[in-house]
Amino acid sequence: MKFDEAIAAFEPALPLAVAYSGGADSTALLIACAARWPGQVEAFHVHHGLQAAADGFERHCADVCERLGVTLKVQRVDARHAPGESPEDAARRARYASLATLARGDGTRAEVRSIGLGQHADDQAETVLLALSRGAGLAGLAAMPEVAQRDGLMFHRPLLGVPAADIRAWLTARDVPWIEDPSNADARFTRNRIRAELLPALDRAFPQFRLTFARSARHAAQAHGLLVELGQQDLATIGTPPAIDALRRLSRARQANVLRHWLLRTHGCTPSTAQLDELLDQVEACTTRGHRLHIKIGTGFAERRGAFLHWYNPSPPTEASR
Ligand SMILES: Nc1ncnc2c1ncn2[C@@H]1O[C@H](COP(=O)(O)OP(=O)(O)OP(=O)(O)O)[C@@H](O)[C@H]1O
Repeated sequence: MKFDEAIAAFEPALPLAVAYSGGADSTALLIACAARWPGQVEAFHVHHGLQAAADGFERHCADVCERLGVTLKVQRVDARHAPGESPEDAARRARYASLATLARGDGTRAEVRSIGLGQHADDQAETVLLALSRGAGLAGLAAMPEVAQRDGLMFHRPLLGVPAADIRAWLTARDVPWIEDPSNADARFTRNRIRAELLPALDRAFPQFRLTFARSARHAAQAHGLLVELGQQDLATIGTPPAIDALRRLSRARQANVLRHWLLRTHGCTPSTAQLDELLDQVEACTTRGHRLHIKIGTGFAERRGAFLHWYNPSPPTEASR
């Protein structure tokens, strides 16, 4: 899809804010949206205390917004990562929370109803490859949705079908500068190695890979939606906390699905594949009244209490330790 077609097809609820990092993609999105809906678009910039260069990024964004006649709102975040969380995940979590805060407004302006993010077709293909490299299940292979509701806001990725090179070409034809984030070249990050080494090879071997990977991601998203529905139905049948007898009547694959669903939705816990396998083995072996079950799952433990399976975290993280 071409950049102009993607913008023409974008129909967000207004007012809109573009999540503006200063990078090429969000710069192009901001310029195009501000031109399409004059006076109804603002820019939100999240200042990550993580990089020494962050002050410079903020100044750059302020200069460009002044030139474009767009209001810029900035929020500073201190995105320290929790134990077991990657710095990038922590930064992303803090970024979404801070975009939602900015969107709630200061009471003097209309609240923003939608947020536009700059991810494109190359980002989507990288996300699929990243998920594969980690052995992810359907939730990960589903990659990024085009539209998602979060914190009462609609988050849109209108450029998800546009190749990165087309966005650069569109932007280069205009006289607006952008920032090249130096961390994007850091080969310690798997995503950067995927971008630098795999995408050029894929371009040569399968020139259509952006389109086909995106299609696979949509299939995965649809299938994942079905697994979530099945998990909800099965959890309603076996109850919360799960009754072990009722759980054992399901097939092993459905047991795995409903346990994953229960742990995530009720406890915010994601078990590893090995932990879940072990739990399923234990549930299968749980045929006598006295069978003890107590194993580590995610940040806590699953254990048998009478007829039921429980999960508990002996020391839940406090806000201060996050
Ligand atoms: N500091 C930030 N402030 C506001 N929005 C951001 C920030 N960082 C990223 N975003 C939003 O999230 C999207 C994806 O982030 P990512 O880190 O992949 O992009 P980037 O390389 O920093 O910037 P761009 O995508 O604009 O080239 C960006 O396109 C932008 O919409």
